[in-house]
Amino acid sequence: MIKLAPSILSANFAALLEDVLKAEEAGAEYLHIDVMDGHFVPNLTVGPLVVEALKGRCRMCLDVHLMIENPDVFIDRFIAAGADLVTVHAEACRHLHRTLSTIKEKGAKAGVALNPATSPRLIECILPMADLVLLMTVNPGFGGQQFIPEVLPKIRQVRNMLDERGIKAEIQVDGGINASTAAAAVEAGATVLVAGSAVFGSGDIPSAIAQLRTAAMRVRLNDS
Ligand SMILES: O=C(CO)[C@@H](O)[C@H](O)COP(=O)(O)O
Ligand SMILES: [Co+2]
Repeated sequence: MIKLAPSILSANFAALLEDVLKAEEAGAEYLHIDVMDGHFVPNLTVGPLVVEALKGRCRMCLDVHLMIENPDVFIDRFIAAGADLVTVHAEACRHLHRTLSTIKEKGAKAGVALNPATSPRLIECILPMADLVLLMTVNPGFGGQQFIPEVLPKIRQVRNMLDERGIKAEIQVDGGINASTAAAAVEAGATVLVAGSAVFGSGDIPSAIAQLRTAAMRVRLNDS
């Protein structure tokens, strides 16, 4: 089953809960919250206060994507605020094993993210402890960018690495995902689709979610 993770980066922040509940009613399983610090990526977004404001208001998995330097400093605060899943960038962690262990010890699921130019070899040793591998399909920092097709072989590579080791981690793809690009990502092995502009920027959240679901399911049906 493919899971959908609308990113609030493209939501209407003046009516955030309304947008979020529309996505939930339309069947989204995760709510993707992009945290940017102006250092790891050239943009600034939200912090734990927004996670806290949404906790208990929706049933979706609160999926926090940390695009920040030194994520260790903030992990506690995001989990205390209600994050169910915390994803850190391998590029931002000096001691990735320690960081993922901390996330799990504090009671959240642990995700590890890779930029388009980063090799999956960097995370080979810690794959058994990852609940999710996030493969960026744009360079992180902004919504509304174009999907980078060169990442597709990397999705396949991570799919094989997980399958060969019998690891059940999800593969999340993030950036430029819409009803046209979703199929290729799912075909390559992605199981969780992040979509910001294609959902919250669409003007019709339920129909955008339905279109993504149809695109993803078509691949799965063709497979079986
Ligand atoms: O992490 C990021 C961007 O750095 C994403 O989660 C974006 O929010 C996805 O936006 P779209 O590409 O779907 O518009
Ligand atoms: Co993201």
